[in-house]
Amino acid sequence: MSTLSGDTLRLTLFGRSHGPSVGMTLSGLPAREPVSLPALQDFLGRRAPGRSPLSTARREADIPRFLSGIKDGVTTGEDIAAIIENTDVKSNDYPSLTTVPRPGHADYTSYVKYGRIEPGGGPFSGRLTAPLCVAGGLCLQILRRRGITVLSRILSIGEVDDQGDLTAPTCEKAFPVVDDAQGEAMARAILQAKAQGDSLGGVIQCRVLGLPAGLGGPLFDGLESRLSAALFAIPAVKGVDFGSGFDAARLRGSENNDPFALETGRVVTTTNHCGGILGGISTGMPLEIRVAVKPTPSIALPQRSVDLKAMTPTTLQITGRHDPCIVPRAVPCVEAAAALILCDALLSNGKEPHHGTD
Ligand SMILES: Cc1cc2nc3c(=O)[nH]c(=O)nc-3n(C[C@H](O)[C@H](O)[C@H](O)COP(=O)(O)O)c2cc1C
Ligand SMILES: C=C(O[C@@H]1CC(C(=O)O)=C[C@@H](OP(=O)(O)O)[C@H]1O)C(=O)O
Repeated sequence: MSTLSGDTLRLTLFGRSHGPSVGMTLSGLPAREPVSLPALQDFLGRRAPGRSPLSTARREADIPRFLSGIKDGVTTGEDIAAIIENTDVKSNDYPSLTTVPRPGHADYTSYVKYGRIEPGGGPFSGRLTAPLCVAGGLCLQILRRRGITVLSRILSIGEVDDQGDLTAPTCEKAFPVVDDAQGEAMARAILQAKAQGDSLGGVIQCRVLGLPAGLGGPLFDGLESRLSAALFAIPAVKGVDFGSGFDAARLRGSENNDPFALETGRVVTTTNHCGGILGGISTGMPLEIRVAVKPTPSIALPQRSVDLKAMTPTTLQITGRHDPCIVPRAVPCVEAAAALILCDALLSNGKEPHHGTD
């Protein structure tokens, strides 16, 4: 089990990839919030495995069964609990992996810490993002009703970049990019890497519109701190930045500072290098997040490893059903993680401990 505690919301994820189920409990959502289960199911379908040749062939329905917290289409104010069954498990795909860790996966650290390597990655699996998306999907609906929109797209895969600005949702597209021609080039690159027994990584852009100024707090309570913690919980995420992020390190203050201006009586900034966050608190400008996802560790090419029991070097040949690129299915996971933190910040606004001068 793994728990994320916000100021108002508390999310626990549980289960393992090759166990009977994965699931979540989410506490802190107010009562009487309408929930559209069809919209939630559409959202979960964007992450679900087995829907495209660009994904793992493991096919799961990913239909959550709610045990509590939602009744007659609204939240009850109680803890929300949901379970998703695992129905397409093939643990025989992992015969030699109980003592030989896959390079790049959590097998080695699982063995060091817990003394075992579980088939399918156990609790480390990307499968745990299914219940994350249940919680985040509910939060997205709450945010949307309050005028807050979370947009996202694949910014790059391997060496292929998307083109154009992210101004409209891409979630209706099978491949969530702005420029479909670039999307086709990305899909070709993924299939080529797969044919070579290899995998690709990439970058996801997430932009949040309509967020009021004043959410978050300093230091550990900052939106950057909280968002990063949730985003890094997505397996295979290796980088998160905000606004100009790492690129800001190459700019001068005069280039990186966002000048303030007035627009119909509202304070705005004329640029947004800070990504909509100053001092951990939202400025009211769009939130700009980029998330780097590493190439899938489980690849078909032979790799060097070590038999941890015999303590002998060995060569590993991984079989099984793996995503040749995690990025397309990680896009809704990024939206879910962001929505969870922003929903917590919104529901907690004004309720947090006072951070002013003593
Ligand atoms: C949606 C999703 C799908 C994933 N699919 C695979 C996969 O098919 N094969 C694999 O080896 N890793 C996959 N991963 C990544 C591993 O779970 C991850 O690399 C591993 O748990 C180690 O964690 P780390 O990369 O964060 O260190 C996936 C991750 C996500 C979020
Ligand atoms: C099942 C999902 O993705 C899995 C994530 C995963 C991993 O190592 O993270 C490895 C694969 O597991 P298996 O070998 O059991 O097919 C993916 O299919 C899912 O996302 O729902």
